[in-house]
Amino acid sequence: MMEDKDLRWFELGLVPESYIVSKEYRPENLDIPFSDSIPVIDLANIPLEAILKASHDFGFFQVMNHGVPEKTMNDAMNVMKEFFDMPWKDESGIVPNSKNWVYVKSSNFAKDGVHLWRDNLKHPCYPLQKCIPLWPNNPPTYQKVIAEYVVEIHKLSLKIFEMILKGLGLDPGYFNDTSEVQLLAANFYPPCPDPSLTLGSFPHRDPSLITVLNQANSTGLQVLKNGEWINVGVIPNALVVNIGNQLEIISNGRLRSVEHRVVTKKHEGRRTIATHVNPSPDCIIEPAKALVNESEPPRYKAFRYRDFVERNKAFGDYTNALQTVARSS
Ligand SMILES: O=C(O)CCC(=O)C(=O)O
Ligand SMILES: [Fe+2]
Repeated sequence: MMEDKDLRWFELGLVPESYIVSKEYRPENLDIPFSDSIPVIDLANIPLEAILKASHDFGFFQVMNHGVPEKTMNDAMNVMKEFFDMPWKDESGIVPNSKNWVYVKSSNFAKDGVHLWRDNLKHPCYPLQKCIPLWPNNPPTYQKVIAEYVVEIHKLSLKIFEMILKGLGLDPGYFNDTSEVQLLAANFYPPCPDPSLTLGSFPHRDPSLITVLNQANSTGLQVLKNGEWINVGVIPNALVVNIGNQLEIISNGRLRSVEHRVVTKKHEGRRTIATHVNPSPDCIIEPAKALVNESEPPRYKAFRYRDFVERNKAFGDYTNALQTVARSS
């Protein structure tokens, strides 16, 4: 038995009051069946139609035969586990941003007075070579392992974009140079004594083109479908893909950016790596010209992605710090 002083913030045996989310956000029903989950798509079949349909109906799908080696996925997850399990001496919990990464330990960060049931690490990934040396260097293999992971995820995202562009009838070069993996967000959601009171992540839509999520065979992610939360099931070695706001706009609403949240579980933790594939900061985002006409007028106004990010604090409370590298490129 560990002594009290060694207990981590989630090991207190009860939910501290500051972690109890307001009633409107509390997960009411944690026994939702897994049967009606998001579509699972085999990328080996060049499934243009299936991707478009899932992106429209759910905004989410899982991909198999995605080309990201299993070892790369597992290595990345293992190095993240080591990172999150390190004892942190810095009791502020929020590591200064001089290195362009932001580590937010749940116990030290409350948004509007409420703590989420998770520890979170975020850093920019673009331009990759410039970013790598600024990432955490403990565990010592972090930079190498995560760089390999980001390169593979980028390849996958290009594959998915190619299919989406073909499916929508857009120029295959539409995303040339404007669709990098720009932000990585890793999470550790520990087991929680009372999941009905807490959340791992508030309901939100992603400010990306697409997000690729490695959920390491754990559950907890829920997607809003027809006003009800549905669970995202576990498919071994699959990756979860979701459509972000920016792609919804480019597609003039044909693909949808859908609300999702993370619920906690009593006996299991959840570890995830989300890679947000975002437009370049100077990119102008607007409905693709080829998709608008008199009968389908543009449903969104044009804007510069950088302005969107700044205005909406799209990368969370540390958006400015996280943007610095990309900005100085
Ligand atoms: O960790 C998860 O399961 C979800 C993460 C997520 O929604 C995000 O990073 O935008
Ligand atoms: Fe998200």
